[in-house]
Amino acid sequence: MFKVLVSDPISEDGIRALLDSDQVQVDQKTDLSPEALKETIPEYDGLIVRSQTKVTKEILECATKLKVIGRAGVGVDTIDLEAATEHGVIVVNAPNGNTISTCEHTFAMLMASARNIPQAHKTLTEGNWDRKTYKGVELKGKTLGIVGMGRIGTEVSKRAKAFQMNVIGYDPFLTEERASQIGIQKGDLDKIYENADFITVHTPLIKETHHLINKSAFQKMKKGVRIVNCARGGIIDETALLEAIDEGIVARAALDVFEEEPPTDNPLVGKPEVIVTPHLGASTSEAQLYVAEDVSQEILNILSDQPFQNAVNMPAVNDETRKILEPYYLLSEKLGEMMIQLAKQPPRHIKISYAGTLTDFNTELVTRTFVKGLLSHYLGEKVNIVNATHLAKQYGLSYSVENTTASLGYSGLISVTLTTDEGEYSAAGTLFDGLGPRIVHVNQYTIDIAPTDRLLYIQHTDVPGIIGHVGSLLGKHEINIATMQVGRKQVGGQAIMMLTIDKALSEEVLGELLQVDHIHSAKNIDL
Ligand SMILES: NC(=O)c1ccc[n+]([C@@H]2O[C@H](COP(=O)([O-])OP(=O)(O)OC[C@H]3O[C@@H](n4cnc5c(N)ncnc54)[C@H](O)[C@@H]3O)[C@@H](O)[C@H]2O)c1
Ligand SMILES: O=C(O)CC[C@@H](O)C(=O)O
Repeated sequence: MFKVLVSDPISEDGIRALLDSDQVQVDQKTDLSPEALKETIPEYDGLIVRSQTKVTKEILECATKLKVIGRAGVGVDTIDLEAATEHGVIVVNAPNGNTISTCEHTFAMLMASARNIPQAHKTLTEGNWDRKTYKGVELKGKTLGIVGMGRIGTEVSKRAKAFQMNVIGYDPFLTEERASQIGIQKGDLDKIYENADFITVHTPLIKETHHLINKSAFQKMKKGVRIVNCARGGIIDETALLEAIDEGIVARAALDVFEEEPPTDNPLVGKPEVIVTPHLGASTSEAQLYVAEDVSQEILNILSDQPFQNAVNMPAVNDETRKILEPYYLLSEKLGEMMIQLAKQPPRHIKISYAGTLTDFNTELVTRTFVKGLLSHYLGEKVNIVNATHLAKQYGLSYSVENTTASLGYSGLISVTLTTDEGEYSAAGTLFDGLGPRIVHVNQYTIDIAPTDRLLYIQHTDVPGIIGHVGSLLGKHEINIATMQVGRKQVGGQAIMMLTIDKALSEEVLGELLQVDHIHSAKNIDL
């Protein structure tokens, strides 16, 4: 039975799939302090949060069983992603469920700022009938600048079109073609600042977007511009915004999000030109139902080892690709385990080449599985496909991946080279129809062996009688040989022998093997 903790208020209907599952016990504890969360988190396999719970490094360090964090929303800036990845915890979000609600909230803020609705409401409820102060502006014919043309930005642009606004969108991924499909102009920040009567931001808060709208940006804007932020506090520099209002550059600002939430002593809150809401963009019954449904389903999928879509620290693989690649996961993991045991020095670099049909797919999970196999031989269970490449980096182990045409006649081939300080080790594997994974090259010798539990790897000189010596020595020690493969590059030259055996050789038996003339090395390989 898996245990899932819901630590923020989440729609109960939305988590119905989890509540009804007989594989999962759900605990809803929405008032835990960080200390209490640290104490309770070790019990849980899954955690569902909105933006209230801060999933910090310290909490993740205590989360010894945790496999997945579900963010019922888009922004994952409240989760220490690096620490989650390091601890092998998959983080999934619900990127689509609150798009429309946030877009509609943005539009409500835009219209409220055009017509001074909250200010007018306030004065009237205070007993004043003031029609002069609150004269507004029309949206029709005005220019709206949208910074960030992702899901929400795009929906906002559609609604702005319906209001007959001119829209200029800026996004590093916005092409001319897409802009013209949506019916907007593609611009850059300067074009927006120069032309926009309204500006709305819809980017994530990342290093590049922190204080994107700053003092110098405000200096370039049209006097009387109205600005909306329903994305993240910190995209707009609040100090610069305050100055820009005081200087008469910004006529109105509408903010749903703040650099510090809840805002304390924030001079923007209460300023007559500023409309504020307490991070309500996604707060509708519909959005909360959708995001809770989406993360619940993802958590169920992850806990039951089914495909999932919205991991932010893992690549998504569709069902069809997964079916094709799944057998290669086993092969690549075994290749990784084998190669780390073949290497005599610590690896510095891994080069993975994919050939044949594998080049048609996103093989990132195959790569991660290889790295997992390689690291887990020494690091054990703490390595998984979420943290494998991250851990590799921590150990100074770099990797590169390429697609090649050198499939050597196999339908799909994975070739790997490990570079160490004293030389390279290579191996390649493929899938044989009906036979499953096969290792077909080791250190440039051609062989054909299934990567089963226990292998014996011998390097020797190609002379008559070696196979017999090995066979009788293992027989003497009652070690059964299931299969044996010999690979050589030329007659009488260096050769390798790979055996599938039923039990590992003891140090003594390995020592005896090394006494045999022309045998240079012998090694148990545990897979
Ligand atoms: N107020 C709320 O309650 C609420 C609700 C949902 C989402 N959000 C926030 O809204 C924002 C947008 O969400 P979304 O679902 O549209 O995300 P999205 O990922 O679909 O879109 C974000 C877009 O920003 C673009 N971008 C990144 N850096 C940029 C830059 N420097 N300049 C211009 N564009 C840049 C990206 O290319 C992307 O297209 C996020 O910050 C999200 O957390 C807030
Ligand atoms: O949980 C919320 O209400 C906020 C969600 C929103 O900020 C998001 O990024 O999805």
